[in-house]
Amino acid sequence: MQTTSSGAPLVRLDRISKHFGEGETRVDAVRDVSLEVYPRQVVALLGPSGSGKTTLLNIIGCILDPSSGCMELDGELVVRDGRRLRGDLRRLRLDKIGFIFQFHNLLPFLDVTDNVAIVLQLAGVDIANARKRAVALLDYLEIGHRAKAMPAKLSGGEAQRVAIARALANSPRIILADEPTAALDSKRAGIVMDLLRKLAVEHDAAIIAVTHDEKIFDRFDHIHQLRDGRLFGMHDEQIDVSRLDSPL
Ligand SMILES: Nc1ncnc2c1ncn2[C@@H]1O[C@H](COP(=O)(O)OP(=O)(O)OP(=O)(O)O)[C@@H](O)[C@H]1O
Repeated sequence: MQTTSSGAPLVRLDRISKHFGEGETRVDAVRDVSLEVYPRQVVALLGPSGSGKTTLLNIIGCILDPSSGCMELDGELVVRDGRRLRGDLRRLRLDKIGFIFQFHNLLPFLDVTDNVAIVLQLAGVDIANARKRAVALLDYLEIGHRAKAMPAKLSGGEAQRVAIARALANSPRIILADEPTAALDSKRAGIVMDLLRKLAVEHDAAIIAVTHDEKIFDRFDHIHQLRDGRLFGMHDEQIDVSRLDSPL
């Protein structure tokens, strides 16, 4: 299912590169990547191991600084010519970006509600309101009945929905997902992708997912392939799974 994108890009990368080390040990992890992702788009980053997917996701997520290039997030120029323009990256992440990790990263000593509420508390919301919003989000994701459960008691699919609720707590419009369905069977992977699509449409958000999961390739508007740090895009009807590189 594809949905029409709209508005100005939420993510705009202009010739972004990232290298690690110098001289003989230098690794060019991301090379000259330009990319625009619009509200309501659900896009994938695909590529063999070591092709630069995680590095690129971490640059967009303001976890890593690029070595060169420009990056705009939600209309704000965040990096110009490889120089970060904002000192407070934590605030930027809280304001604009939600992360969904492969292994959920739920805090084992907090129940489901508090795993979601903690993100809001970090952003300065008092605990009562944070919990209220957490419960509303869990209901929205149809996991409200597990609000009091501890993470260890959740199934993989339930834990992933809680992770999605947490990523949405601060209403970000840019949602980054690292292998969001890798641990799920086809049915549950489909449910998670339906949820991500719903979020993109209802919140005017952009979703960027790193994935190797062939079961969900047909759920993306665009699949961007990375090879040796370079990006190659495939659009809508051009997506032909048989032509994609083996992920391994
Ligand atoms: N902190 C680092 N220091 C040095 N080299 C790094 C660092 N992080 C990544 N690299 C290198 O950059 C390249 C890209 O790595 P990256 O993790 O982005 O690839 P990937 O496509 O996400 O791989 P995988 O699918 O295995 O997770 C690799 O050659 C990797 O070894």
